[in-house]
Amino acid sequence: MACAAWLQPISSPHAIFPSLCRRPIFPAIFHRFTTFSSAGQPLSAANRFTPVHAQAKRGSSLKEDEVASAADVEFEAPLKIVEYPDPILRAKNKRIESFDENLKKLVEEMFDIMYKTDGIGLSAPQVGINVQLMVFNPVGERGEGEEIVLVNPRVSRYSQKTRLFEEGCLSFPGIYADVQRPETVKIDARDISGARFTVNLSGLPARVFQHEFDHLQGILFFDRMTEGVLESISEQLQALEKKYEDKTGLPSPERIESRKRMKLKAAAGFGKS
Ligand SMILES: CSCC[C@H](NC=O)C(=O)N[C@@H](C)C(=O)N[C@@H](CO)C(=O)O
Ligand SMILES: [Fe+2]
Repeated sequence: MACAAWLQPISSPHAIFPSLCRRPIFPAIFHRFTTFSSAGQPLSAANRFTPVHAQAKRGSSLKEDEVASAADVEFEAPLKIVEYPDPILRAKNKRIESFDENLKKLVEEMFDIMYKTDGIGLSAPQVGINVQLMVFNPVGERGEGEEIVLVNPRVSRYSQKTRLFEEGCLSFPGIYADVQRPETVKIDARDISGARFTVNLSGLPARVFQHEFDHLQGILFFDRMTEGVLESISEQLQALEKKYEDKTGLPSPERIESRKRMKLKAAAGFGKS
């Protein structure tokens, strides 16, 4: 078997390993775990750590995602990183059903730009392609660690135990701040060839996965920060909003300042009709 033990899918055809695990080196930071919490971990309205199956059980309207057309997956190399507050980062990401050469090329290009920009993970919307695709390598160096590709991922279980970790995001250059997330996740996804698999992640791989999975839901890391942490990066966020306005000539589609005011109003009991 060519793949490191920590990433061995729980249920998967043996044949998918080469495409799931592109560079088989055993990294000590990863380990496989076998016990999970069955509960989701809702931290606040914005912090939805609820597995898809649990949402369905509660009777929420769980719609099938729209399928991406060939045009939706078209790209031009070299890829560029889309920065906050570009609305592409909040747009809906379509499900991939074509596991073709174009997809493989897109994955190659995503790894390229991820390494060039000192990333450890990257989601397709961050390069302007609104589809459910992410790549990551928690080691962050070409030729080291594991290159992971996940298509149409779903989370079936989050651990109740959470951890605080200082995250950065390629779409927010130079901004780092603490984000609380579950320590472990169980994931169902497809590999680059379209084969389904299930995998458990913990530690840094679970962190990177959840960061990228959020991107696929249009959730950005600051959505999950506490008020205090958000305040500490608010000037940097406003600088990005101004950069966007200067570059595009358009008003920023979102503003951290008005969001803060809305939260203050809500806390004071206003803003309810
Ligand atoms: C901890 S999850 C971060 C994932 C993120 N992916 C996309 O936005 C990412 O790669 N962020 C980088 C800024 C990052 O974390 N880089 C590493 C390695 O340089 C770092 O420690 O800054
Ligand atoms: Fe990010």
